[in-house]
Amino acid sequence: MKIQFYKYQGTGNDFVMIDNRETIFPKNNTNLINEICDRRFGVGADGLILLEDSETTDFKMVYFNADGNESSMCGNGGRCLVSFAKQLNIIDTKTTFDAIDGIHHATIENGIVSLQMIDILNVDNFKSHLFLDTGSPHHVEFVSDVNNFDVTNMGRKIRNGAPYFEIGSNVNFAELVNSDTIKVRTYERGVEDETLSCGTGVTAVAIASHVAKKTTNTTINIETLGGNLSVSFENKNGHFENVFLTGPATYVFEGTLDIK
Ligand SMILES: N[C@@H](CCC[C@H](N)C(=O)O)C(=O)O
Repeated sequence: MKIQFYKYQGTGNDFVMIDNRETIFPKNNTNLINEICDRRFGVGADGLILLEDSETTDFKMVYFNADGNESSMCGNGGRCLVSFAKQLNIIDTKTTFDAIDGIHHATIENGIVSLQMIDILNVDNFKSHLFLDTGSPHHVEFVSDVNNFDVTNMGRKIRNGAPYFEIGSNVNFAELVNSDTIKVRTYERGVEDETLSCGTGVTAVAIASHVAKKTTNTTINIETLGGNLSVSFENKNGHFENVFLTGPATYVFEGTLDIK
């Protein structure tokens, strides 16, 4: 069977996109998704995303990590899917779509996608780190020299250790550049490596920086290895609402998968 795929990236977090409105893709085949995402034997990507029909919104997002398992929300993937939906003429400049963590609103203009993330009602603020769920679970640690930090090994250790173990967490290391800019590097669960950017991760860092009183700003520029993002939110007595993740989401190439 031949299936058309489209490759997208959002600040270097890259995804294989498939239009699955006719439910052609064998989504329970974990090995197949893992092979498609493999950087040597496949197309190569941090994740695979299916665009499916929704009864109540413009479309539905189904997200798989590169390991082939369906996972929780992907912020950069959601932004790329909005760009893909525009390419397919499903939407124009505004959309509402379904994802695993609920309904998302988004806008797209000149390749820049602004995606509303879930409200965040709880942030755990520990001595050495913070933990919060922005659609996916995120451990956040502030460090002094993030450029030279061993993200892969430290991230892997934290992701697999207490209290996360098998379920795991994504792990973000952040450095405050000034009151409105933060550099972030993320170890991603399900990719089991550092990625160039993580949308739910930078959202978690922006809110964590506010809770940890690193900044009072509610619009924060984020520098990742793959480019710049912006996160804005309203703080309503410790409840974070109107959380928006904004940045580029770009078509890279397309091709045909030959599925045996
Ligand atoms: N790259 C993502 C996060 C994807 C989900 C994550 N790997 C997990 O399993 O929690 C993003 O941009 O948010």
